[in-house]
Amino acid sequence: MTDGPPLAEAVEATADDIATMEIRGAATIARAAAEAVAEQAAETDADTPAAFERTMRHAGRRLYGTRPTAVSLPNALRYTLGRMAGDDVETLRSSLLAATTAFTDRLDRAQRDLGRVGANRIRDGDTVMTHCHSTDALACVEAAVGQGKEVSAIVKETRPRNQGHITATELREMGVDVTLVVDSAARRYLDDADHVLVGADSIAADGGVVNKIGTSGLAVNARERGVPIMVAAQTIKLHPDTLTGHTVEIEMRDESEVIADDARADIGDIAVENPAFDVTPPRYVDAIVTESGQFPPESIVTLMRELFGESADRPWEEPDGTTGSASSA
Ligand SMILES: O=P(O)(O)OC[C@H]1O[C@H](OP(=O)(O)O)[C@H](O)[C@@H]1O
Repeated sequence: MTDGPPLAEAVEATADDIATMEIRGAATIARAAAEAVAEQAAETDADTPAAFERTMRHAGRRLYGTRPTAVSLPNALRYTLGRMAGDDVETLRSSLLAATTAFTDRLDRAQRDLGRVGANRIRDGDTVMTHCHSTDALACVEAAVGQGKEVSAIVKETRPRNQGHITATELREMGVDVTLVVDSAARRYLDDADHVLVGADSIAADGGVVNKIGTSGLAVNARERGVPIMVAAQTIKLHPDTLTGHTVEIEMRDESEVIADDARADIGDIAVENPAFDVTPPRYVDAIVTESGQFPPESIVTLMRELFGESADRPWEEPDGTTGSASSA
């Protein structure tokens, strides 16, 4: 929980859904956060500009605190709350509503453009190996299929939450031939793959790719087998804090996602760890595909600087550094 004025039901519900992964996937999380910001802006009955801004920042902190790894969430808050401007409540409100609409339009456009860029890497008859479920990665396949190319997929199930099942379903809906494999079968099937195609939750300034746990092992194996690794990531996945040397926090999720409580009790006293993401070093990545073109990972820092400057603002924080609680307001 965060300190500050009461929040719209939509913000609380969206924050809970992101934390429990009812809403998941970096781009989908960003869209949901922007829509929640819009709901808060529409509903807040603050009667002074200062009270309105405080409520909006509080909503931003509530959303920001849900999951730590996907930078699309803070970047959505940067884009929307960063454009809150005006001297009265109605102007502040309309600035936010315009910003949230612009942001969600931009998300749609970015994914479509990225898909077209990524599709150029896929040839007729190619097979892609996927990990987890990424709407950015699937946009590339969808665009390739739309160009009349025949594409097949080897889909890793992606323990512990089996998000590969979502990927398999969506690829089938596109008419792609799908073979589902357990994660540990990936190396065996790499010989049948022309690309490893994954998404990203965050991209670091050095080109390191933060994505679902298991991506880095897959990338190392793919390099060893000579299969190129393509990362589909809209520019909202670029992590501006890494420009100043900060590392990306890796989310540790509940141990019960790995093993059910009763099965664990049967085994006895064991430790269980459940990191949700890992970092693939840039040397294992062949291309990062964005809506602005494809980049070798080492050059992504140039794009990051163009978009964010040398450091990133945090418009959900109180300008005076307080927590935003009533006593400190
Ligand atoms: O933005 P899009 O491409 O949809 O997804 C990007 C990434 O978000 C997901 O994380 P989670 O399932 O929320 O933990 C996966 O790691 C996926 O590769």
